[in-house]
Amino acid sequence: MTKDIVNSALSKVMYPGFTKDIVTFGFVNSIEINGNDVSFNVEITSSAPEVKQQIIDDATKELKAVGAGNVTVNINAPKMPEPPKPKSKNIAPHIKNFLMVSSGKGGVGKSTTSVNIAIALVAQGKKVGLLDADIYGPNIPRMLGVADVKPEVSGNKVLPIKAYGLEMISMGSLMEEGKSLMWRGPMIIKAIEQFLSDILWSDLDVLVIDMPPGTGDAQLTLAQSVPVTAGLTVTTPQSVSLDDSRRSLDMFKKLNIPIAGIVENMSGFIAPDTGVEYDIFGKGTSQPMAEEFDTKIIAEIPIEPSIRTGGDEGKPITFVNPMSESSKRYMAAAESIWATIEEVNASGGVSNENVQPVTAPGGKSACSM
Ligand SMILES: Nc1ncnc2c1ncn2[C@@H]1O[C@H](COP(=O)(O)OP(=O)(O)OP(=O)(O)O)[C@@H](O)[C@H]1O
Repeated sequence: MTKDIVNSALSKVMYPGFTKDIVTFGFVNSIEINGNDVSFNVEITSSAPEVKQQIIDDATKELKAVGAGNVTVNINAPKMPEPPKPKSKNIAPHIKNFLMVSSGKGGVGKSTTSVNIAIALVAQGKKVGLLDADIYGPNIPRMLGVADVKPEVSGNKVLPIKAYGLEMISMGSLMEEGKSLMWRGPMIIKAIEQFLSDILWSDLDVLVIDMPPGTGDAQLTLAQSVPVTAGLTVTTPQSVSLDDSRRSLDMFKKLNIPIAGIVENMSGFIAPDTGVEYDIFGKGTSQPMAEEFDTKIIAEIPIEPSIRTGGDEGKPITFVNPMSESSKRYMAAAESIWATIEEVNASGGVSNENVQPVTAPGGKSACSM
């Protein structure tokens, strides 16, 4: 075996896709011969693995045909370019923190909780916004007593409605009364984005977001649009509700949202005349679930007639009766949520880069979760 024989054999190896061979291209160097064994380098410009493999196969075949023993082909190819990494996204950067209030199913008191936690945060000196993103059942305007108020428009932006010291916007305030919309995926995505970018929110300390029940497009869109600082799950003590709440907590985990805790609503009943607390649906049944998700129950809110009437009449209990037992529990929950938010920020804040949509090979868009 000589270098001439090797060169002549390799002259028959065409560079894949071309009519010129790898020797003529000047790609072959460092030929070493040991008896009949041959090794050499091939410098190529393509990073495609199939080009590399074809050169190895063809070169080995041609060298074996002229009597070579072991053939070692070292291909030096440029590295495949890394697909661009998605970046963390925030379409409302002037809002400092986002609290996602979520529940596995409807009717557990998610909107009631959002309203009272938001007001409790105002009472604690925070600048608070309340976004009613529950597009299917927007009832926050009624709970805040502003069901008849239409928001002002400034240029192509909408000013939030002011109530009880907070800023609020709801699909209910934007649509004609009594009208409903049939929501499809792309409409939900657009609505959530517009709630964040087309509403003139002030530089809020926190935007409390009352989500539609369940885990769907609205939740994913919100998590992709802004870095959600913390998630709060509202549940009732019955086990059917707990099963759904587990999904809600699991969603926070999947979306990389730090969990601020669980509000167990309709947890016991406080008799208005005696103040005695009765257990009705079971109290504290969400404790094992809290442990499972490494979080805690931050409030057990009893069934209290004034919570419902407060909601119906637009007079939230935390505002009109701040000394009631339920109001105190909402206040304690708000403090606990704020402590979580501060903790999250102290440890570097939240990035939503891992939940951004990525373009998978073949051009199909997929979530990177
Ligand atoms: N702790 C409570 N005591 C008494 N009534 C309550 C309590 N929590 C909620 N309610 C009442 O229960 C009803 C449902 O509450 P709410 O609208 O907050 O639930 P939701 O989970 O947001 O429902 P949806 O997802 O369907 O909008 C309301 O009439 C509300 O006033």
